[in-house]
Amino acid sequence: MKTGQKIPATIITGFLGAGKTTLIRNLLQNADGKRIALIVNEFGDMGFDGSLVNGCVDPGCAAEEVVELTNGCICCTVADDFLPTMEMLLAREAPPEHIVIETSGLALPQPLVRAFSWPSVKPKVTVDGVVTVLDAAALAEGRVALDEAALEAQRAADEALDHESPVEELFHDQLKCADLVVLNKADLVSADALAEVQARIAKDLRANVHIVSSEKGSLPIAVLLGRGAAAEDDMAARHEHHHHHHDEHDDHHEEDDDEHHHHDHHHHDDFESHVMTVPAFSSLKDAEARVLEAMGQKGVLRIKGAVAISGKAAPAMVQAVGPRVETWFAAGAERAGRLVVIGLKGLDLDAVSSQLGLIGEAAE
Ligand SMILES: Nc1nc2c(ncn2[C@@H]2O[C@H](COP(=O)(O)OP(=O)(O)OP(=O)(O)O)[C@@H](O)[C@H]2O)c(=O)[nH]1
Repeated sequence: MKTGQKIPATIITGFLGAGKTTLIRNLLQNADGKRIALIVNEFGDMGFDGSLVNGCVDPGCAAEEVVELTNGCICCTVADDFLPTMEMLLAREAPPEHIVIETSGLALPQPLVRAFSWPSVKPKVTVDGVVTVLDAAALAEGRVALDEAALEAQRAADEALDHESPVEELFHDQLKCADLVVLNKADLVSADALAEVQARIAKDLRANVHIVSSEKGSLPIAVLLGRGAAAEDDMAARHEHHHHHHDEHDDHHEEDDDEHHHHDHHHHDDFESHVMTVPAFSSLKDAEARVLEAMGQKGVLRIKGAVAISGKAAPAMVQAVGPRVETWFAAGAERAGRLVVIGLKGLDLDAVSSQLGLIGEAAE
């Protein structure tokens, strides 16, 4: 990364089935050699977008890296899922030139944009723009998504979401945060219907936010990327109805109904994360045992990354959350030997690194 230059990140939001994945697929195929990392925020077991994630063997696809966030609600898991993922991308020798993040069909963009103000991310990345993808056909019929029942099912399946907010409020929040609105599936509606929807949507947007229509999300990369919105510095204007309540963080905001104060909602300094270089482990079992021990240190919430196992060509991926440590070999994964440790501020990094560092001495 050039010094002083932030990596732009584009957030693609929109309800289930609006065409986000289709749009991203298009974008990646027309990326003109730009190194793009894709972060997908999906509901783990529903796996809507698995095909894309696994499908990037496509030689035309520019995705350098596809990372799936495992938890449905970015707002609730920012510290132990989103931030480490970002930090891992930023720690690469050749960091991506652009980061594209697809939110799941109900994850609102505001909490995600706010995450870019975290101290470890803010100096390095900026939100280039929030692109809200809409289903023109559904809107023309007076619905926010073509299959509202599926939308409700998705919502019911995610315990992290506030089930009380009407879906229209979520919709307005997606509009209010947009830097660009894509009215997709234009092929399915008449020109008149498209114009009517466009006029209706325009009323809910901030000033100077454009609406473009598309078929299959096919838009020039220059329209989608490079907007330079710096959305994270502009949260007050991106008002939100919808707001999650978290037991441990909400005490002083519980009764606060003023949307404009919500950007103070999380206590960002409560967490810290570190990228650590670790030597090779002697076996997967050994790696698991050591990581589990390190996880036992007070304040450690999460450890993830790729490590080397002596005698094995493929690096092993490590994912540890709470008492659960998973490891698996991943052929083709690069840069083995790095783990991201995330925890509460003040965690005993020395203790953690000595636990992890003891491992593969003999194997180096
Ligand atoms: N006719 C038509 N179909 C489209 C268009 N764009 C996407 N589709 C179809 O709409 C369906 C949903 O598209 P996706 O790209 O998967 O939508 P998504 O927003 O990523 O949905 P989730 O990932 O499930 O939240 C797919 O069957 C697409 O082929 C379009 O412009 N016109």
